[in-house]
Amino acid sequence: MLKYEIIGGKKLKGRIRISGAKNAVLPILAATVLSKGKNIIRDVPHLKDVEVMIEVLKYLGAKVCFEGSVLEVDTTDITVNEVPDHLMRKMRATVFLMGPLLGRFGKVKIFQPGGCSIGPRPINWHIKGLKSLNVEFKEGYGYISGQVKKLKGNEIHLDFPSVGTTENIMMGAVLAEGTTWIRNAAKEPEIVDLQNFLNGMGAKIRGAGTDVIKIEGVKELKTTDYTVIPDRIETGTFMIAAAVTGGDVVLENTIPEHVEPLIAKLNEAEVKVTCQDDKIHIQGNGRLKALEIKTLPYPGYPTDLQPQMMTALTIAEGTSIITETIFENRLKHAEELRRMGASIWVEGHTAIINGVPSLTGAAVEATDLRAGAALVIAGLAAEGKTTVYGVEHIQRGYENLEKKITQLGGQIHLLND
Ligand SMILES: CC(=O)N[C@H]1[C@@H](OP(=O)(O)OP(=O)(O)OC[C@H]2O[C@@H](n3ccc(=O)[nH]c3=O)[C@H](O)[C@@H]2O)O[C@H](CO)[C@@H](O)[C@@H]1O
Ligand SMILES: C=C(OP(=O)(O)O)C(=O)O
Repeated sequence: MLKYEIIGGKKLKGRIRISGAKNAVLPILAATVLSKGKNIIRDVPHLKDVEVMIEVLKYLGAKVCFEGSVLEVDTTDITVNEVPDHLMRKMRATVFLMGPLLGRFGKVKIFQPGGCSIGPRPINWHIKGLKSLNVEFKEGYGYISGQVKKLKGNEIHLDFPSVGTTENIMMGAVLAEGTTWIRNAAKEPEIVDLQNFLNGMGAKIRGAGTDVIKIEGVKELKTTDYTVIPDRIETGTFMIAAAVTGGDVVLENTIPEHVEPLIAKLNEAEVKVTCQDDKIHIQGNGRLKALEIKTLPYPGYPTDLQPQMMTALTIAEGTSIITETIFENRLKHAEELRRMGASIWVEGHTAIINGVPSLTGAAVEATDLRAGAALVIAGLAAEGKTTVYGVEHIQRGYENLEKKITQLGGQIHLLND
């Protein structure tokens, strides 16, 4: 079992480069299935989730070559339109294969996707959206299969601006007959990235980044060469780590606009954040001030930066309130932070955090990816030694986390028990 051992108390200082975005590259890799030929994707992070997506693409028949951060996906010989249970279970993002496989074959068979334990996460809206494009679905013995003679464009109004649903419908609609409108669409930057990638393949999509997306179906897609956006959640994680350790850190390869909701909160907590071009400079300045935070769809405060911010608020001055509105069960890290001396009271979807002067090192367990990041930050800020178990979760979404922290002067070691 992998674990991190962290000796806290060091101020993070220096510069690091932020990697490509996990949540952008996963749907983009799934979307390569829509073309026949060799796609080149650049700035792809080495992550467990990317490995799983590569495994799925190979299973379908694609040839994949991953060198440095350049991933070549040759989709010419894809013949399989089914993702088996053992692969589906490995992560939530396997659900992104639905739209592309329907687009390519008019047929798909999948099982329930896996993912972090942050709530039930059904896929009913994905299915409802694809049904609107003329797909007929059948369920049995754990599988879901979809079939369509010809995908047809439609007007779709989402019940909620779900990120994955918006992306699956976009990927299902690009090769449909006629025009599809997605209203109440998710507006996350990763949706814009998917639009840009698909348009690079010859799709006709407009409006991503707003709540109305228009997709004019085209007959076929060609291959493309594309660089994914920087990871805004990795960016935010390091911003918070720098702030709570009283550090002085410059993050390179960022898009500051994508982390504006976090910058606003850090400014409110009296942390100095300066942005120039693709760089963000964070200067910690003693204890943060208490905050009220509610997670919301973009451009609201992101749920994927909620656990990390909870860590910061455990040692802020005053009482903070965090309300999680996106996932049913994403406050589990509170229990682990309490083991380190935090004072947190959880009631339903709300956590009330009474800031304490400092945390103390302890053995804690990451229950999911971002909870893991929150515990690593806690370890960096705490007095003494912290052991974080469940590193496998963290490796789903952070490339070279321990190397980047070490580069900033933090003391962290990855050990195998
Ligand atoms: C790979 C990826 O991009 N993951 C991100 C994506 O996840 P994901 O695409 O799964 O997130 P959604 O926006 O779809 O989910 C939001 C909420 O809708 C619910 N829901 C979703 C679909 C559905 O069919 N039925 C349903 O009830 C979910 O259970 C959740 O409570 O957006 C989330 C919200 O910003 C992020 O936390 C994830 O990091
Ligand atoms: C919840 C997350 O990812 P996924 O949707 O892939 O589980 C995340 O990135 O924090």
